[in-house]
Amino acid sequence: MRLHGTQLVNEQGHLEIGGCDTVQLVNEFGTPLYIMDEAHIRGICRQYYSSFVEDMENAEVIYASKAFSTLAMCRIIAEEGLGLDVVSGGELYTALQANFPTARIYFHGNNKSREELAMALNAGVGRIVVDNFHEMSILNEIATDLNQQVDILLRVTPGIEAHTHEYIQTGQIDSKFGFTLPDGTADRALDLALSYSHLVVKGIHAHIGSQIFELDSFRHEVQIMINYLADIHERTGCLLQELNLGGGFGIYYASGDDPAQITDYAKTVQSSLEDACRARKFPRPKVIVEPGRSIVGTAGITLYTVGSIKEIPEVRKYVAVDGGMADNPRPALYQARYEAVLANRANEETVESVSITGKCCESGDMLIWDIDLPKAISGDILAVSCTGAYNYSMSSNYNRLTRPGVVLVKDGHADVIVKRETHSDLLRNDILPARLKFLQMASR
Ligand SMILES: Cc1ncc(COP(=O)(O)O)c(C=O)c1O
Ligand SMILES: N[C@@H](CCCC[NH3+])C(=O)O
Repeated sequence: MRLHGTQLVNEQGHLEIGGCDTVQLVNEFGTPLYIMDEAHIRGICRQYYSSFVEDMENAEVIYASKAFSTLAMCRIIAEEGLGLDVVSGGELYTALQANFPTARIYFHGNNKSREELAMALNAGVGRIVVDNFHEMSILNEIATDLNQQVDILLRVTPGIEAHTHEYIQTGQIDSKFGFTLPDGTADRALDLALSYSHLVVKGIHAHIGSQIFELDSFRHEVQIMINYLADIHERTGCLLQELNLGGGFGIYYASGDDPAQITDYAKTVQSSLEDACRARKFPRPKVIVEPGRSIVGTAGITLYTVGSIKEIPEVRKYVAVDGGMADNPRPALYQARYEAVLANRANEETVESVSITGKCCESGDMLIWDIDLPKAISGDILAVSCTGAYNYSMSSNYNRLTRPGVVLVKDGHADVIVKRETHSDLLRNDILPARLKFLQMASR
C-alpha cells in the first residue's frame, strides 16, 4: 500500500497516521473507524491556495463539501482560507453551524427546494449556482419576497465526455445537470436570468466529472467556457467575469493511478485561460475551482477488524471485515479500487492473494478484489487507504449497521469529530404506533 500524508510504519511494525499508532487507535475507538489526517488535509489546502490564489491573479478555491462534510472539516476549510461548495440544506446547515463565512459559500444542486433556497438567501450565501429553469423562477420569487438581489452563476453543460466512470461524468449532453450549451438552452437561460428583477448574473459554472486524470479535459473545458463567455459578450453586450470550472481532479487510489500534481493542474488552467482569452480578446475572468476528492481523498483511511475467513480451494479466499459497502459503497457503485495493509503487521511480507469482503448481506459487498497480504487471521486490523472522500459522506445504515466514528489525528493527538453510532441511534427516528405495540404485546 502506498503511504500518504503523515502515514508511516513505526518500530512495532504498525501503521501510524498523524503521529498515532493505528493499533492504539483501534484499542481506544474500536472498528470500523474512519481516520482523517489533519496535517495532510491542510497541506493539500495550502497547495491549492498557493497554486491558484497566490500564483494566479483573481482566483478562488472552494472545497466541495459533498466529499466529506462535518463541523470540524468546515472549520479547517475556513481556517485555510478556502470557500465551500454545498449542495443541500444539510450541507449548508453543517457549514452554518460551523460558522463558516457565508459569503464564501456556493450553493449547488439540480433540484434545490424552495425551503433550501430560502435558507440560503436568509443566510446570505455568496453565490447560488442556478441549474435549471424551475429553480431560476422560484429563486427570483423568493428573492423578490425577501427584497434581495441574488448573485448567481449559471451551470452549463458544455458537452465534454471526460475519461472517468460514466456514473461520475457530468459534462456530457445527456446529463441531469445544468443548461445544455451546444443546443442553445444555455443562451435561453441567460436571457431569462437577465430579465429577472432580483437575479444578478455574475458568471457561469461547469463541472465535467470526477476522478479525471487527463489535464486535456480541463484545457478543453476552459476553451469551451471562455468561448462561451466571449459569445455571450458579443451577443448580449454582457461581460461576465466569473468562471467556475468545478472540481474533478483525480487522485491516487491504487497502482496504475497516475494523477498530475496540483501545480500542474493550476498551470494547465492558467495557460489555457490565457490562450483562450487571447484568442477571443476576452478579459481574463476570475477563475474558481471546487475540488472535493483531491482535498480529502488521500487523507483518510478506514480501519477494520478481520473476522471470518473463507477459502474456496482453487477459487478464492474471502477475508471478511466488520464493515463493507455500508461505510464504503464506492467499489460496488463504481468498481473503485483500493489498497490495504494489515495495520498491526505492516512490515510483513505478503504471501497470498485474497479478496476483502464486508459483512452486508450482498455478494457485491466487496471492498477489494485480489490483494496481496500477509496471511491474515481473525483479529488482525486491516487499513484501507484513500477513503477520505465519498466514504463517510456516502455511508449508509444498510442491514442496520451503525456508521463508524471519525477520528481526526494530528501530531499524536486523536479527536473524535463524529461519534460512532450506537444501536439506539438506529432507532432514534423509529416510531411504534400504539396499534403495533398492542399487536406485539398480544403476540408474546
Ligand atoms: C458541481 C460539483 N463541483 C465539485 C465537485 C467535486 O468534484 P471532485 O470531488 O471530483 O473534485 C462535484 C462532484 O463531482 C460537483 O458535482
Ligand atoms: N461520489 C462519487 C463522485 C461524485 C461527485 C459528485 N458529483 C465518487 O465517489 O467517486
